[in-house]
Amino acid sequence: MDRERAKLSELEESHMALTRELATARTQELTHRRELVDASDEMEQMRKRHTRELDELDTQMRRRDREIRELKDELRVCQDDLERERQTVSTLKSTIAHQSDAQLSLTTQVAAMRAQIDALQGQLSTSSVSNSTLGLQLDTERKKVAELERQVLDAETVRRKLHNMVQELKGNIRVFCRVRPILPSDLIPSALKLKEQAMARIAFPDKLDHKEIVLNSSSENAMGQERKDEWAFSFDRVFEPQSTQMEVFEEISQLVQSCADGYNVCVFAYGQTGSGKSFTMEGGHTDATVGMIPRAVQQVFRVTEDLRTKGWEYKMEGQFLEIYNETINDLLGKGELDKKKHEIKHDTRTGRTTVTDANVVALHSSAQVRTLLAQAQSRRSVAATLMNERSSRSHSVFTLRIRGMNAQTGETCEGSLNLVDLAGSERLEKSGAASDRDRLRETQNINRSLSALGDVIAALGEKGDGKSDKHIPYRNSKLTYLLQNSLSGNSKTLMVLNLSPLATHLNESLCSLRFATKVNNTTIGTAKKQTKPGISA
Ligand SMILES: Nc1ncnc2c1ncn2[C@@H]1O[C@H](COP(=O)(O)OP(=O)(O)OP(=O)(O)O)[C@@H](O)[C@H]1O
Repeated sequence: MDRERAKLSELEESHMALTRELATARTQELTHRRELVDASDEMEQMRKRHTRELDELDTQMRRRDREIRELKDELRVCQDDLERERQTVSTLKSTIAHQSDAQLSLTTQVAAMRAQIDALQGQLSTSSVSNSTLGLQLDTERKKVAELERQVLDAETVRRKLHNMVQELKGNIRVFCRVRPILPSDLIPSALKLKEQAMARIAFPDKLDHKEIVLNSSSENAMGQERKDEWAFSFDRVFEPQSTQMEVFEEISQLVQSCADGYNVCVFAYGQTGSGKSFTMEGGHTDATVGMIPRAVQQVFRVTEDLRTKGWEYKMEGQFLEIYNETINDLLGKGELDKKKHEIKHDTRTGRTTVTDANVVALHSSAQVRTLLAQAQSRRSVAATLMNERSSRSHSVFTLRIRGMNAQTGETCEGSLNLVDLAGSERLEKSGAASDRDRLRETQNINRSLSALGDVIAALGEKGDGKSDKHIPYRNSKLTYLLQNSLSGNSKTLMVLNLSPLATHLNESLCSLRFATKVNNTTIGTAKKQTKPGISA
């Protein structure tokens, strides 16, 4: 039992020990638990802190990433810049290389130029020595130029004299004969004639100088025998029907030059009605058909323009008159024709002719003259009646006065160009005028003035042949009185005889040819001509 007791006390002791140990363990456990709780709190706090730190780190990381990206971008830009700069540098390097080459060559050039300057300075000093010599030469050359200019002016004066001499040798009165072509209106059905029958037999044998015209006719006499007639005439120039206005003007243009040189020139168109006088003088509206008046005016303007370079200045004025039934009308005027009284006045001192109350128009261009001519033409056609084609029954006188001054030589000159379209020259019976008093008066006036013109020219011819006291009957007609100053002295006269090609006009043509021959055999002044008279076979 004791052992039991001992064992129990032992057990109790061990139990007590165990209880104590348990209590200690429990205390330890509590401590440990407390420590555990503390530790888990601490851990929780640490975890939170770590989480916060992680967030911060994450934010920092993202910022760093952005910064890195930005830095990378910057780096790229910098790299691009760098690349560009590198290229610029290489370009600059090559430019520098070129520049240094250029500099090198410039330096070489500068050196060469310096050498040239040195050489030039040497030459300059030599030149300055010869400069004064050249100055002297220049003075001599200038004197030569002045002398040559004076010679040109002298040559112009000589040319004028020679031109005038040539014109005088050709004769101061010249006669041209022009046969117009046959027209469709000449072959009207009522005439029932073929062209060959309608045409007069006219031949032009002188194919070289074109100076002859021969008319032929054949008829039966009372005995039934055939009679052949031939009439030959010779003039300064004969124009065949196919001749152009230009060909006719070529012959006249010399006289236009004379007018600019200060001479009085008269060109008459003579012939029966319808023979082509107006066509010759005024012409048509095309360049090819334009007549002598517009061509002459154009040439006067051209010649005066050319002479401007030789120191001449010209003033030109024009007048256009009509003489109808011995009454003067102003074709450039405004009032009704045949109403105003115009008087002819001659200034013996200046040799100028004026017509009272007649318009004298300053001329500036050939276009202006064309307008004036058209104006005159329309005035005449207004005055014409059905019974009376006025332009055929009146003389028209276009006068262009030209005054020239040469400031360099002090010379002056004054000339006139009269272009006269004469009234139809047909005789009384042909015009059918005998039964009509007005027509009769017209025809008598025309015939009187035309024969007065013939008489004046013949008298001038006689005077030229030595009869210095010969009276010239200028006053016998208005036409000759008006043209007095342009027909005498050193004037030049051209008569263009217009002929119809028609057989029915043969007698009229013969009359015209005889009148023209009378004029052609006349000489004025010193000029002499050789002409053959018309031969009646
Ligand atoms: N060389 C020519 N070439 C072509 N046609 C011409 C020529 N000559 C004259 N004619 C024509 O003949 C006709 C008569 O001519 P123009 O009127 O010139 O004659 P004229 O003699 O002036 O007559 P008038 O005395 O009636 O005025 C006109 O139709 C004209 O165009």
